[in-house]
Amino acid sequence: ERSTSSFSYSSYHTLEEIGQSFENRSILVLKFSTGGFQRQAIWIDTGIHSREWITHATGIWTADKIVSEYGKDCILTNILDTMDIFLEIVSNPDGFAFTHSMNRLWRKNKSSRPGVACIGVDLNRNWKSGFGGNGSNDNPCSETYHGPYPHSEPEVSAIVKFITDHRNIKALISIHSYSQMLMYPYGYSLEPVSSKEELCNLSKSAAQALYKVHGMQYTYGSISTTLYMASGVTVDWAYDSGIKYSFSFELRDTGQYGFLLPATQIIPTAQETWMAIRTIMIHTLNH
Ligand SMILES: NS(=O)(=O)N[C@@H](Cc1ccccc1)C(=O)O
Ligand SMILES: [Zn+2]
Repeated sequence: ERSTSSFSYSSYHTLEEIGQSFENRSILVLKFSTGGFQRQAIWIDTGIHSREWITHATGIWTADKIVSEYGKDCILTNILDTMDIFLEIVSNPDGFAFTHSMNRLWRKNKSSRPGVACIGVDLNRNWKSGFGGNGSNDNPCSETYHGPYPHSEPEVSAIVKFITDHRNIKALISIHSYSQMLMYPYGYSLEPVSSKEELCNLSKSAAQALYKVHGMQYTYGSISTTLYMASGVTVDWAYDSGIKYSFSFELRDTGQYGFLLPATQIIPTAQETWMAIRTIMIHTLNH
């Protein structure tokens, strides 16, 4: 059912087009800003893997939460009075359309190349850091196919261009499902990042804030030690590009429904995720 909750207009939010997908769908980003110019900002993306529908739904709920809490929640108000928030909800529009039309479990984008039998690149393996390493696959028919070269995919190069040109992104949160985890770099290496202590403590307090809402347990830690090796991932590129506060979520559940999470869990999932996102944002504001 559609929510008719009206956006409150206490903060400005605009829509920016940052490019087109392989099949020429617009790539859109919401900008939440109370003014200023090129303010330090937080980047959030959902839907990079098209079948992970809970992430798009969480993104939409989060957009409404940001505008309705401004002026009410003093922490969010402090954040938006100093920083901007960018939110890209449908980060893989071609794949998302395909999950509605043909294949509910499609993961990759829909790019195709002459002489290549299979379609799609895994948009969470196409980034420059660790590109082509363990935990990605050079077979175009693989679900973790990394693509022909780093940032070969328009959906990835659009984000790279936006973040690089902005020059003042301080945190990046890339949201996936499922497994109930909050992770930081690296995926491409077992080596700890330089800011390991800080990122570990921050992910711990974010997971605790999430737990307090509905009692959901999230594990936290670096990608490679908590989940598996994964090379060419969004947050590794962000961290190596200087965005210290780079995190990836794996939202509900732990496998009972998986990617087919019932819609009844959208709002509870979004509510708990918000408290973790808010924890990361206030830490970013204060450091
Ligand atoms: N969402 S998922 O089921 O595809 N799992 C993710 C796990 C993941 C998430 C963020 C960075 C590295 C790895 C994946 O890309 O394999
Ligand atoms: Zn994913």
